[in-house]
Amino acid sequence: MANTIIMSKYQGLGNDYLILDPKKNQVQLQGKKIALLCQRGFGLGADGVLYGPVEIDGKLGVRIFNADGSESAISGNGVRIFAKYLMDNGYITEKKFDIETMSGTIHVECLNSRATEFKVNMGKPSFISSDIPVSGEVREVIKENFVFHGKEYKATCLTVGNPHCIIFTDNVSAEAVKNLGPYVENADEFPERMNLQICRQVDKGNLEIEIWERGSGYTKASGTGSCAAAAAAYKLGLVESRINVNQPGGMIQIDMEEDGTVYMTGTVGYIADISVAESFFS
Ligand SMILES: N[C@H](CCC[C@H](N)C(=O)O)C(=O)O
Repeated sequence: MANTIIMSKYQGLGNDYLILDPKKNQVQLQGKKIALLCQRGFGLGADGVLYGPVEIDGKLGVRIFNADGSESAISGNGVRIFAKYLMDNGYITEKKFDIETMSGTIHVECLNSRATEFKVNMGKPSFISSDIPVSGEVREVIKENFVFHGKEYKATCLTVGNPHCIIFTDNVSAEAVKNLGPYVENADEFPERMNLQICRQVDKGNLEIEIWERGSGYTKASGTGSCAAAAAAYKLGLVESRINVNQPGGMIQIDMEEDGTVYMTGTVGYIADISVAESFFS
């Protein structure tokens, strides 16, 4: 068979990523080829691509790409998946280690012997408009009025290394987020586009979300989306410091620390190694 490229496929609560490891394959990734790889019909089907291990600031890191080929500085499911990939492939033998991302250093801890559950320090969120970014004067974007697709919404926006818009509503459904998502993702107020979570508070320890991802659209789970929804609910005094974020693909546990640090705990799974046609990389 002609020279083929081996990629791995993993998922975090059904948010699935392909991994291209430059140490195993001498190929370069290009945006439009990433989009093709992520298509179900013409490609392999995935919510994104992880490219690594690569050096970031001289240390072991990963570059994260969405299904449309755009790059994201961080992905919560993506860093848990990559942590498992590193352990599965012998790059890492410790249980606690760091992964560099374009959003900074992520501290990861493997919680079980099969390396299928990880606790991740996702850093401190910021609600400041200029950090997220959201256009307009510098302010915290808390329950602010926005008009999306001609309708008024109250939204709380924040960054957890990538931008998130949280809309609290009782109508949390896949249909609702698919109808609203593209308008929020591409709204003029969001110069770097936006991830959307619509969110219902179930009780002081549980949220329910549906997700529309910047660059990937509807997904079954989002690690950064879970962090963002929990941090917004906590900021608004709706929940206690340990929050189970329930979403179509499963549950991600968030712990809010006194100093503002957000910890995310969730599972990941290995799906397959795949022999991929070289044409995807030429
Ligand atoms: N689409 C997101 C990145 C991946 C988010 C999600 N898959 C996660 O697990 O955090 C963005 O462009 O900011």
